[in-house]
Amino acid sequence: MLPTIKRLFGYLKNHKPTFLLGTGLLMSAAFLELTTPLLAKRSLDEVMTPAFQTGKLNLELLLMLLAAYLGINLIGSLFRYISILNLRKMANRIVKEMRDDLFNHMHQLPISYFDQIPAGKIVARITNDTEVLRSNFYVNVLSNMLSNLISIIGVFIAITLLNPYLGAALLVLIPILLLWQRFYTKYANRYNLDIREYTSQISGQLNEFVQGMPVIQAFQKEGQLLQEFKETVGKWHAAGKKYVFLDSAVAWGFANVLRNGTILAVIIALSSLFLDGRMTLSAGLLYVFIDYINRLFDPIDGMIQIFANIQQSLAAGQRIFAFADEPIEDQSGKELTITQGAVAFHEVSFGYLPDQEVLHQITFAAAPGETVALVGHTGSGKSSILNLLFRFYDPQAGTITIDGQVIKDCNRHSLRKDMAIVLQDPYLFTGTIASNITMGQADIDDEQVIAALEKVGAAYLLERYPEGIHHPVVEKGNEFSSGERQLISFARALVFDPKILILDEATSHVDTETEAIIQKAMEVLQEGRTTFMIAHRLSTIKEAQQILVLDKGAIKEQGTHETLLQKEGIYHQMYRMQAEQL
Ligand SMILES: Nc1ncnc2c1ncn2[C@@H]1O[C@H](COP(=O)(O)OP(=O)(O)OP(=O)(O)O)[C@@H](O)[C@H]1O
Repeated sequence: MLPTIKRLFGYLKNHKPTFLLGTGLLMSAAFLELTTPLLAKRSLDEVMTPAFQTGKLNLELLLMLLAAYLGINLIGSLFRYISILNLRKMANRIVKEMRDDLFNHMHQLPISYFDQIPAGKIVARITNDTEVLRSNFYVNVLSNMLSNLISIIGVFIAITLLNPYLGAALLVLIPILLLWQRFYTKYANRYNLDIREYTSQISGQLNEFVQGMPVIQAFQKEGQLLQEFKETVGKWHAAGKKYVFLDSAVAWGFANVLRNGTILAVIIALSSLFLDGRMTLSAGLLYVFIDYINRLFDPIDGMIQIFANIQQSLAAGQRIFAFADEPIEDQSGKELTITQGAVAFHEVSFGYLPDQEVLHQITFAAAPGETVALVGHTGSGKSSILNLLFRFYDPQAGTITIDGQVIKDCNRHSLRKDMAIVLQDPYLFTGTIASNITMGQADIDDEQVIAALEKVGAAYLLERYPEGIHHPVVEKGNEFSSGERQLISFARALVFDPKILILDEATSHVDTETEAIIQKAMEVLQEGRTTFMIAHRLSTIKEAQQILVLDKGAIKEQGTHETLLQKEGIYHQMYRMQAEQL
């Protein structure tokens, strides 16, 4: 808990002047406003009461007191305005910094992290949890806590100065308030945690539904998923209802009962002391006590809410910092320089989980410029081999070398710098066709982009749009067919001119005409680079210099298309089956 608070305060470091100005002004406003009941008391006792008794109104004093009253309230309001404005601006800036930090951290995390955490939960941390901190901690807690404390302590001091017995009697409120606060915080915290958890689940489910909408609709699962979604929203609603009930009952209902009860008790106590002749009581004094007690309860209410806000902020802060503390991908190691693109796997064994090996003793070598095709049934380990080559994961045994350098000893940035990947269903980012090809790299100009598109046979795409390569891409590039997305990814790979290229099932989803274009584009792409290709259509890898046939994580056959056919083994069988299907 303490480290979280420390880290939350740590974000104030860059905003010290704003924070000090904001809180200083708020405290000054709270202090100034405490003097106004005394002005009201003077006007009642020194102007109104004598006026009733003598019929003479001391207009000068009344106007002076009124002016002071108005002036103090105006200055107080101005202080509050400037302070809140500054603190809110500061809160926005802090949350922006926090989101930048989290985003920056997120893209340095190892791929394995994203295997375990649903995307929606990560989104919830960067958006919802930081928003909780903004509104609850950096606005409510920081701005109100100090001014409320000043108000509470100030009122206690003022009442004690006016009447020490009353001041002492009011101390009874402290244990009641502490109990009240504990009760409220305990339940509010529980409901709040539920609310946050269900919010995170809702965002996770929504994310999945949006991503999987075509499958959901194709399988007509809308009803079932709607039911699941309704259940989660129902739980969120139930927790919210409990919280609202508790909040109104405890924070408002109980506060008012306690406030009115205290005022009544004070009036009774003062009246009996007055009637017994043990104290003098003026209208002004009675007013000032009632006013102060009223003023005591507003910040007390505020403090109780603040404790709940602190709990929520701590919960959000813990989640955010747990994410921020996730170890990032290690970038240490020597610089790897790929000059030729010779790749070798030597007795590599690997499992995503240490006790579940998915690759067993993989050994092969790819000469520079060679095309190596990986084939095998689904789950046989093709993608896993490429995941190791990219160092998304490290093998538990064996070594992988590129141009004779063991990649485990080299830093990942330098390794990936000269490698490119084209996925089966390429992901296009919101932006333009050009930005998807350059990936924001400023030194790649429009001419290079157009030349790359022409080389991969995708120049026809540009004729379709008046803006050419600056045609906007929205929503993962859904406007483009999967073949077109692949061509754009090919152009992306081409402008980066990698030494090693990975093509993941590049031709499994497209029509024959597009397949021909893609086949041609792949030939262009493969020129002069070592290429690893996963292809389900065996017809597309006939030209590969080497084919690795994988089965249950092991290389069962290895050779060229012709030698493997002659062998009449697994490859031959797969090839025959595919030929029969055509
Ligand atoms: N992130 C992961 N975490 C745990 N296990 C995984 C992960 N990715 C893959 N696996 C497992 O590793 C094995 C090999 O999977 P891999 O994706 O390499 O196969 P593949 O040959 O590429 O299959 P496909 O042709 O279907 O893409 C499978 O049993 C799979 O369930």
